[in-house]
Order: sequence, then C-alpha cells, then structure tokens
Amino acid sequence: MGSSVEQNILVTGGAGFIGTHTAVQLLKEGFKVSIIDNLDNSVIEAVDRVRELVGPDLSKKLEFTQGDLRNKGDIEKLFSKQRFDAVIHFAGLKAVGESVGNPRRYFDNNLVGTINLYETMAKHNCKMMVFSSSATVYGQPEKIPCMEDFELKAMNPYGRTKSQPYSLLWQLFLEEIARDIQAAEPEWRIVLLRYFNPVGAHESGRIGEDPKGIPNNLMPYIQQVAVGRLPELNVYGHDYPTEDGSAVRDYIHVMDLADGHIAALRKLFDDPKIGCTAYNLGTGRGTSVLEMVAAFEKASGKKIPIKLCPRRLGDATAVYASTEKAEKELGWKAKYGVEEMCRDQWNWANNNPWGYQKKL
Ligand SMILES: NC(=O)c1ccc[n+]([C@@H]2O[C@H](COP(=O)([O-])OP(=O)(O)OC[C@H]3O[C@@H](n4cnc5c(N)ncnc54)[C@H](O)[C@@H]3O)[C@@H](O)[C@H]2O)c1
Ligand SMILES: O=c1ccn([C@@H]2O[C@H](COP(=O)(O)OP(=O)(O)O[C@H]3O[C@H](CO)[C@H](O)[C@H](O)[C@H]3O)[C@@H](O)[C@H]2O)c(=O)[nH]1
Repeated sequence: MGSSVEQNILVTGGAGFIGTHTAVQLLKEGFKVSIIDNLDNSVIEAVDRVRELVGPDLSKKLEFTQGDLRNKGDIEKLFSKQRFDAVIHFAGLKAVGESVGNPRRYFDNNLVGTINLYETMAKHNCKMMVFSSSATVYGQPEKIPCMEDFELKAMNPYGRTKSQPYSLLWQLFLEEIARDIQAAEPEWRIVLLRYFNPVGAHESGRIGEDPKGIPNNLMPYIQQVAVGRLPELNVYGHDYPTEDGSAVRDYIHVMDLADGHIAALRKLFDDPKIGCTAYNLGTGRGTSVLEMVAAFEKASGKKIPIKLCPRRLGDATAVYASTEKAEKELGWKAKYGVEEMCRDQWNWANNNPWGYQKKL
C-alpha cells in the first residue's frame, strides 16, 4: 500500500472496547478516523481518552459523531459530508445473556444496522469493509486449532440447536450477508475478522474494557473481583477433558487485535482479489480458566477467590485459532502473551477500578 496519510476510515462502534484501541493505532499509523457510535455501551470519556493518548496533532484527524446505525439518516449524513476509503464495523450489541431474552433487539440493532451501513456505503461507492466476526462461528469445534475453512457447523439445524447458543446466530448471519453481497457485487472487498477472546488494555491504562452491569466475560469479571467490586469468580466447569478440568480459550491482547485491523485494511487496499475473506485473530495458544486466574494473580499480586460451578450452557471445551492464514496473507502475528494481557488488564483496572466512571 502507498502512504496511508490521507486515507479516511469510518469506524462504527469506535467508542467501545476494541474500537477505542483500534482508533489509537489507526491515528498513529496516519489514517484519518471518523467514529460513529450511539454510546449505547460506551461513554464519550473513552473517545476523549483516545484523543489524550494520541496527542493534540493526531487528534485533529479524529472526528466523533453520536449516531445510530439503525437510523439510516445518521449514516447518510456522514457519507454525504466526506469520502471514506473503508469502514471498520464494530458497532453491535454483544451481551449473550440479554440477546437470549430479547432477540428482536439484537436482530434490529445488529442486522438492520449493518444492512443500513452496506446500503449507504454502496450508494456512496465505498465498498471496502473490515467486519468484526467471532470465533463463535466455529461453535463447538470438533478439531482444534480452528481453521478458517472449517464448515461453520452452527449453520446446520443440528448444530444450531445442540451446540451453538441461539443468541450468537446473528454473528453467523452477518458473515453470510457479507459473503452474499460480495458474491453478487464482486467489486466489494470485505475482510471478516474472527476474534478469539479479546482481553487486556492499552499499556497506558487509560483505555480498556468497561462493561455495564455484571460482566459476562472472564477477564472483566476477574478484574472486578481484583478491585473488590465482586466477591469471587465463578469458574464455570471443572470437569472438562482438559489438563486442569477448566475450559480452554485463545486469549488475545486487544492491542494485537487493533493491529490486526490495520493489517486487514492494508490487505483491502492492496489486494483487488480479496473478495470476502475470513481471518482468525488469535494467538494460536490455548489457556485454561484456572491458568488465566493464576496469571492474573501473578500480575496483580491479588488473590482471586474462586467458586467451582457447573459448566455454562453452550460453552465449548477448548477453542483456539490456527494463525497461519493471517500470518501468511495479512503479515500479522500476535506479539503479546498471557503475561502482558494480565499486566495491562490489571494496570487498567488498578487505575480505573470503576471503569470510566469517576466515582462509585
Ligand atoms: N469483545 C469480544 O469479546 C468480541 C468477540 C468477538 C466479536 N466481537 C464483536 O466486536 C465488536 C466490538 O466489540 P467490543 O467488545 O468493542 O464491544 P463494545 O460494546 O465495547 O463496542 C461496540 C460499540 O458499538 C456501539 N453500538 C452498538 N450498537 C450501535 C448502533 N446501532 N449504532 C451505533 N453504535 C452502536 C456501542 O455503543 C459500543 O460503543 C462487536 O460487534 C462485537 O460483537 C467482540
Ligand atoms: O465468570 C466467568 C466468565 C467466564 N468463565 C469461563 O471463561 C471462559 C471464557 O468465557 P468468556 O465469556 O470470557 O468468553 P467465551 O469464550 O465464552 O465467549 C466470548 O468469545 C467468543 C469468541 O470466542 C464470542 O465472541 C463470545 O461472544 C464472547 O463472549 C469460558 O470457559 C467460561 O465458562 C468463567 O468461568 N467465569
């Protein structure tokens, strides 16, 4: 790719966890960044901290709009003002529990919002997209590591009911929509990034994950136990056929993930034949829940009390990525291990025990 200096990137959901970290890296790499976010699961303080991290000069290249992808007018307004070279699409709701109880809200937000985005992009002839997908599309993999060409088993009816939480199906639908659009209109270039388990925070401790309510995911939960917001960690499952009986995942540092988006953008700009292609973003290493707890205790010097509980419905035993395709085709490889993930997660937690809130 040539110089990225004037490339203008629309980042939907850019005020969120992965979006803020990606925005910092994009600005540092010389891209112009425009964020659209409805602040449903984020706060404006997070965007202010991105500005603080990149400094006053690069901040001039960052624009924020409070808007909602469900409202086509909000997207249209942005596209009618400026030309975007590509879109990184993070905006979406992701709380698994809530999506079971309220699937309409999830389909409306995640499917309608995404379709509105594609339509507006097409209208303005911006046909390059990096999309946030997830390792969840592999369901309960029969083999590990997960390779991008695995059959997405959850798409068959048996897989749907038996091994895939119903609530996560929208992620598969969105991948299918991307493939269909690109097949019908071959000028589209779409990269689907299948994130494994994003954790950690920017090394400054100024931005990080700040879930509303009680966290669903392991690391934010551990972090809240460490700062005294929650009394103990429930370890879901201690009878899995793994070394220590707890489930295994591929945790990936959010800064590595952010860099993966830049590698994906470069691929989009460079490769007219990319079509619609999926890449795993993981480290290729599996870590158990109990190993993660031990690593966090070491990094923080805090004891994390645990309670061994039954397995969580729909959870897979062990999931980790094959990283070969991303390494070969994107020239991207995760740099950080579990030690750095826990160090940076703790630094964020210790400096911001209540997240972006100023006080209790
Ligand atoms: N964090 C993970 O574990 C993980 C794993 C796999 C995939 N993903 C996907 O990656 C994306 C980003 O995840 P994240 O962890 O940063 O989540 P996040 O909730 O922190 O960020 C998403 C952002 O999108 C915004 N948003 C939601 N709906 C919107 C709408 N209709 N219009 C405008 N803005 C909207 C939210 O306010 C939030 O700031 C999501 O699509 C998520 O499903 C996340
Ligand atoms: O309080 C907790 C929370 C989690 N876990 C365990 O920790 C592991 C990781 O759980 P997370 O909820 O952090 O992550 P998942 O692998 O279940 O799923 C996450 O990563 C997936 C991609 O792999 C999808 O993106 C999904 O939406 C996202 O929640 C699982 O074995 C889970 O049972 C606990 O023991 N206690």
